[in-house]
Amino acid sequence: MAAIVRFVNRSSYSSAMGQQFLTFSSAAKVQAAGVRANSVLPEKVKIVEVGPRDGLQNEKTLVPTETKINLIDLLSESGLPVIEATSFVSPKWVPQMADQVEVMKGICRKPGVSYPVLTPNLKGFQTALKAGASEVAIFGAASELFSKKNINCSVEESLQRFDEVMKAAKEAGVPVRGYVSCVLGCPYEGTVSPEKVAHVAKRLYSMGCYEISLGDTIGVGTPGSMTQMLAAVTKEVPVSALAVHCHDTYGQALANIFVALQMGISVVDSSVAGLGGCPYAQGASGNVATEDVVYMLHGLGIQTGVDLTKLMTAGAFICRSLNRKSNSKVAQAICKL
Ligand SMILES: CC(C)(COP(=O)([O-])OP(=O)([O-])OC[C@H]1O[C@@H](n2cnc3c(N)ncnc32)[C@H](O)[C@@H]1OP(=O)([O-])[O-])[C@@H](O)C(=O)NCCC(=O)NCCSC(=O)C[C@@](C)(O)CC(=O)[O-]
Repeated sequence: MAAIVRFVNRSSYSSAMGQQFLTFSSAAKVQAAGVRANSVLPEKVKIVEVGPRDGLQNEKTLVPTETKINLIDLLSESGLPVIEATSFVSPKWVPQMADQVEVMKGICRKPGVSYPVLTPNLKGFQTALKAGASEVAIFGAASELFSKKNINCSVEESLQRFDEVMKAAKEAGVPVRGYVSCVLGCPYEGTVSPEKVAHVAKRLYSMGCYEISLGDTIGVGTPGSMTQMLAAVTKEVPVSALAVHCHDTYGQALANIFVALQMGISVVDSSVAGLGGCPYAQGASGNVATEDVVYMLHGLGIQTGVDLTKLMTAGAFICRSLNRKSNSKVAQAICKL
């Protein structure tokens, strides 16, 4: 801690903000290199940026398509390997995502970066394919009531719908990611059993999803409940095929991600500037901020391939466009330096 304070003080003498940040970040890296060597933490983590989709879907005012495209293009420059671009859902249900085709057509796709989109059913999948999507995600839930509110069907019915998407995707050679929502609690049902999460995750994995993202949709989880839930899910799905998707409503997201890393997870979803929320989960705050996740991972000596300064440029852009302060503690702290 003393070393960190020393670096902060030293950085305040430097005039260029970028230079200050670099000094600070390499210090954190040096300090942390030994931490990973002594633990079971992964060497590399894949970050799945969900800001343009999960981050913006809940915005009350329609965000101009051009802003969404600019955001994705800026994120593409930061070294993120996956940027969830939009969702092919019904515009009656989520009006903010109604410009999905224009977004997919407008973005500059950087080689090596994947731009998955959400597809709740075959109709969404077919439109996504026509719009040039080369990866999609289906999204189920471990809670019956949330499933009904979010996609208007039971969990079992949703799995049948997803099966149709999986078949079409297989035919088209499109990889599919699977989400399970409400893995640590539901806004309508309360407690969700780890066994129910494990059951839905296993079904999605058996259908052919290459990765299952476990969503703490309302951010109620703690390191304790995350550990219990992952213990159940990893009995059914290989840990290498799991990701965590944490919202930060109760300020537990980084702690929850840390225990997930200790349990072998090496894929983390997050949203630039901590934007986000689910339109069918009242009160859920934003996703954990990508800047904060990257800072923590780099501090642990874990590689992400992400350039934090470029990521913060994208965060600053979207916060300016939405006329709001970043939810990222790291962005707030660095801007004050
Ligand atoms: C699934 C449906 C469509 C069922 O909704 P429904 O009303 O049961 O569907 P339907 O088949 O009866 O169709 C109703 C109308 O929607 C149209 N429609 C039907 N499908 C589509 C489509 N794909 N694209 C465009 N239009 C579509 C369809 O053509 C019809 O149009 P109409 O004849 O009335 O003019 C609806 O409930 C829906 O779109 N839900 C999406 C809700 C959503 O996007 N929620 C947020 C994403 S999930 C999330 O954020 C959680 C996550 C993933 O981040 C992880 C976590 O944090 O937990």
